[in-house]
Amino acid sequence: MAEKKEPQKQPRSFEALTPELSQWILDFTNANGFHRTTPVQGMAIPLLMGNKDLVVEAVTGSGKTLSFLIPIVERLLKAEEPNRKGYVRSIVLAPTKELASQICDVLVSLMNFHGPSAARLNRHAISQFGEEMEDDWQPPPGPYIMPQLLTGGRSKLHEDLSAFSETNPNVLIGTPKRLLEVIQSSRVNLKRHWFDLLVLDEADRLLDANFSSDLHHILDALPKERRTGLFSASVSEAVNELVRVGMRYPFKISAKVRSKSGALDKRTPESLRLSFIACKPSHKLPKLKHIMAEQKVEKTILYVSTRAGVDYWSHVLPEILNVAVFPLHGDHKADLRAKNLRRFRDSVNPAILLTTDVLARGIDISDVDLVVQIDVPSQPKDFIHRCGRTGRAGKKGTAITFLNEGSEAEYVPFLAMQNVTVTPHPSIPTTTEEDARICTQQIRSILQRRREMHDRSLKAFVSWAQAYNKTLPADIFNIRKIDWPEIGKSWGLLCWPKMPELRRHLPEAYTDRTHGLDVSGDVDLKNLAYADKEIMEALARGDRSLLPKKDGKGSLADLKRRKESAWSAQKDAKSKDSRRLADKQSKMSQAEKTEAMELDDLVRKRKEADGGEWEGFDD
Ligand SMILES: Nc1ncnc2c1ncn2[C@@H]1O[C@H](COP(=O)(O)OP(=O)(O)OP(=O)(O)O)[C@@H](O)[C@H]1O
Repeated sequence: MAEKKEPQKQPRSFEALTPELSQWILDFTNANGFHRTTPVQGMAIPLLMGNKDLVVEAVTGSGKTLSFLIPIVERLLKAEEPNRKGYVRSIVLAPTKELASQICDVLVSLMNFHGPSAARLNRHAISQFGEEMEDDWQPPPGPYIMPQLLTGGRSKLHEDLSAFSETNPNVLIGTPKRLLEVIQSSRVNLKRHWFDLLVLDEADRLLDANFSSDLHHILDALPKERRTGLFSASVSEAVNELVRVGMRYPFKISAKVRSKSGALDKRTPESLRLSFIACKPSHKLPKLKHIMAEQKVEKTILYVSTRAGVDYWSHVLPEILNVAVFPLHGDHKADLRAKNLRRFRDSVNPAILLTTDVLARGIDISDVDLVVQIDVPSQPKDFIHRCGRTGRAGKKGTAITFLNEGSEAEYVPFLAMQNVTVTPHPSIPTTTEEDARICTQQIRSILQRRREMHDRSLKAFVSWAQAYNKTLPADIFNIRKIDWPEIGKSWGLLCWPKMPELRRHLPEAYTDRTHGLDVSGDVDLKNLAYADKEIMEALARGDRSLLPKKDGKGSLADLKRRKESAWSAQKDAKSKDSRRLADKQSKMSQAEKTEAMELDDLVRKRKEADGGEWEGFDD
């Protein structure tokens, strides 16, 4: 009898991976049109499934997320008792809320192809929408994956802890701080033999000083016997830190791209064109406007250096560039961040996401066709991450970096030394001095409508100058070589702010607040009114206390916060209590704090069960 031939498997297909993937995963990849594995997936999935620790460096948009999610779920579903109550099997850490939430979304979409997990996830989703559920619902038998997303700001710690107890997650995905708070609870078990895999996405970012304390505590809480995977497009810089995460002999995968010389050294995908435009500062926006119109750009991510810059330009750019602008930065509340990101993703008209390095990494929006850097990132390695928000998964994309003509052009050879090739933009639009003057005038007319805008311009300008001076390589971005009047005009300033950098580098600005700005004589700053009536009334009484200060207390944001919270006597009393509590909590250890939160949660639940009238004990 002739031997029955196995159907030939396409090389580089998900079907051809060893060990073989479960059929439901293949259904997922097929349904998404992923006919071949990306190079990083082809290497990382088998290794991670085969018990290896991995350090993976692969260009942006090359499918790293599935390279760790597929092994996580395959390993877990085949484990002994994957759903023991309270036992966490895998953790994925990401540096930002947006990235953690995106990873969780990818995991949920993957698990929708796995019957027992999909049934539970759907039921959980329905219960969250508060819809009625049948009483006799029985979950389908068999092991399942239940993820929990843990990021600060979305929900309170006690809510996350309740959700942990209710949903019995076995995979946690989160940002370090909130994740640490949750795993310190006695409800969470991270025991040896049960805990399986830790993944640090954007590992080099997680290993830098900002996260060091939380990461250290998380690693301490995890058993040493586990698998660990580090993933990033720039992880090689963090190799010295590996011992810190308990990896001694990890496999290193580097999925780079061949450059023109034939060497495998390119750190950006082939589909991504990196270009720069060095021009006078006041010509940047007119040039950008031309490019966006000419190339019929639909979705742009635009990076500036500071949060105050995002606040300022988000009011100016819609009128200058005629597109919707969605601002997002680290001072925004979690729900506003999520809302603006969603509005940008869903936008069917041309739109700009205006942001800082908080969104430099990991975010995957497939139809972003342009990335623009008006200011360069403070961390050189974030350059490739920012650019990599476009040109993903083989789609074409362009990233343009604007530099001020002069010494800043040295940034290009500086990047080349790190194997990042940036070439002059192929079709730089010609813009005249008149175009630049009209643009400045347009910005100024926006500032003259409300004094708040003028205040914002000064605050943002000061923060920009400080970031320029303190966070960029000084031999390239040299504050002494700045053409201040040109920069001032490019910002549409109506006058100079008072700041030490100007005192040193443009002393005339201290005696003449409009020196070199060419502000027309009919600008009357003294009588420029605030749109906020309360401020105007206070000023009329001679009370200047409501005037926004440059930073912190009294700043525009602070002013808004204060106005939102009208202090009644009752609130005042409550706030005293909460201050006392906060004081007390600040003296507690993290574990004590978590226990206290759990107790609060218990008390709250009892109160709810008793119709909110329950008198418990005071803490
Ligand atoms: N095998 C595949 N074939 C085609 N597209 C894929 C494949 N795997 C993943 N993708 C798609 O590629 C895009 C980028 O994937 P992902 O976000 O995982 O990239 P990344 O390497 O993590 O990028 P970054 O370094 O920017 O975080 C996603 O939209 C994903 O759906």
